[in-house]
Amino acid sequence: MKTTVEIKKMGINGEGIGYINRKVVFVKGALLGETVEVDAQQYKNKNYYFGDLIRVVQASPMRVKNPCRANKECMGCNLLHYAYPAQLKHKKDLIKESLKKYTELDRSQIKIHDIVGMNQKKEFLTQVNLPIVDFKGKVTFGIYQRETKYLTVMTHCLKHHPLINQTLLDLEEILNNTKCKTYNDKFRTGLRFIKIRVFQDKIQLIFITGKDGLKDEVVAGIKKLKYVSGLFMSINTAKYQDFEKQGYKKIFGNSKEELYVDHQKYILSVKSSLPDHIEAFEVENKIIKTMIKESQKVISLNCGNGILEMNLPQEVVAIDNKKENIEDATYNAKALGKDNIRFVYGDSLKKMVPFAKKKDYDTVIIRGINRISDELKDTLRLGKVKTVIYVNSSTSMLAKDLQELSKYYKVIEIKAVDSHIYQSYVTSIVKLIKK
Ligand SMILES: C[S@@+](CC[C@H](N)C(=O)[O-])C[C@H]1O[C@@H](n2cnc3c(N)ncnc32)[C@H](O)[C@@H]1O
Repeated sequence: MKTTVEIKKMGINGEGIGYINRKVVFVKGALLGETVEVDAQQYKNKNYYFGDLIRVVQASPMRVKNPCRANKECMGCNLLHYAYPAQLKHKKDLIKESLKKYTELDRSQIKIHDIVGMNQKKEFLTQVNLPIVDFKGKVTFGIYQRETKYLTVMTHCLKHHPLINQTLLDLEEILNNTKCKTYNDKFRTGLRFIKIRVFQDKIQLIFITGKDGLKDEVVAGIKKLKYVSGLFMSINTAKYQDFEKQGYKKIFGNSKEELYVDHQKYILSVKSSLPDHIEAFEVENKIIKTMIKESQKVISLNCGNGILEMNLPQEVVAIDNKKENIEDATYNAKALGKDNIRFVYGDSLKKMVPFAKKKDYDTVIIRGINRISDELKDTLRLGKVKTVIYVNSSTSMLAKDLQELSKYYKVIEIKAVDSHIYQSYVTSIVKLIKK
């Protein structure tokens, strides 16, 4: 059915929401305040419509030209056509809407700050992890879209650091010139995945391959790329895609690289966690730091590379279940003379328990999880932790967890950072205090 719709609000996936005969219609690509012409379908047994956008009749003043060449096929970023200030407002609204929908919290009692925007809105992404694929008879790199077999070639993404796109194009040439094949499930040979990580003006490369590994000509071609400082590979013919479980074999170059955060140098090994967006990481760390001024001692869960924790003045115990993270963090803390921090290798939940029972560990930082487990809730409820700093990038998951935590903790404030530019995610940092 073709009809005209006025967009009354924005949905959690960045779609415009309007009404047809009092029933909701979701319109991808439409913006708040716009009048759009749509082709609407109501799916069986559903009480709402999906509208394919035919034409924008009355455009929002916040509509901008989509700056990405790949976006039409990629669909990875759903807010590219929205002016940046409007994106930030939309994300603040998402937080408020989620709290309204999933919690019984008195929102007037919670300080929800404006979203902190990023200066670097292009070319910021420091790492990618891409399948090696065939596209029109050529070996290249791309992602398959959710719920479809549709492939997006990823050599021109506007968010990638320029060296990543350069590497993808150079590798495409090397792999095709040397007649490489993509992974064949049956024979378990060929190239599977590429990981590319940027350190300043250097690239670290990791290939995941079938049992035939990497050809000598490929290695020789990569050696000629002056910006590649380290090449690693891992043969993996298993069905599971957790490639990090296996070791990486160094083929040439540096085993460790230098990462700069807030002008401070850290040394990271190839398996250590690298922040995707350094500016966002710096901003998040600053916010967390300001939220724990009063603390005596801090427990930090899923600490990753430990860079936040190394910059806290308090006594800290920081836990992560990735060995390389803890090894690097321990090394960096020692090199920086930080003796107020102890890095612990293991499962955060198990390792935190003895500390959470002590009165002097009064703050817990929770990051790197989708939802708070029942065990963690119990540990917090029964323990002596007064302040919780909870970080989550999904507004709905966050709100559901806050509803649970609010049985024992008062939600004080939410400061969020736009670390997922152009996407309907926002990294919320929440301060809670025991009731
Ligand atoms: C997304 S990273 C976040 C790292 C860091 N907090 C940051 O913001 O940069 C998630 C981290 O959680 C760690 N992790 C995941 N599950 C864990 C668990 N059950 N116990 C300890 N660490 C865990 C991973 O090793 C990884 O370093």
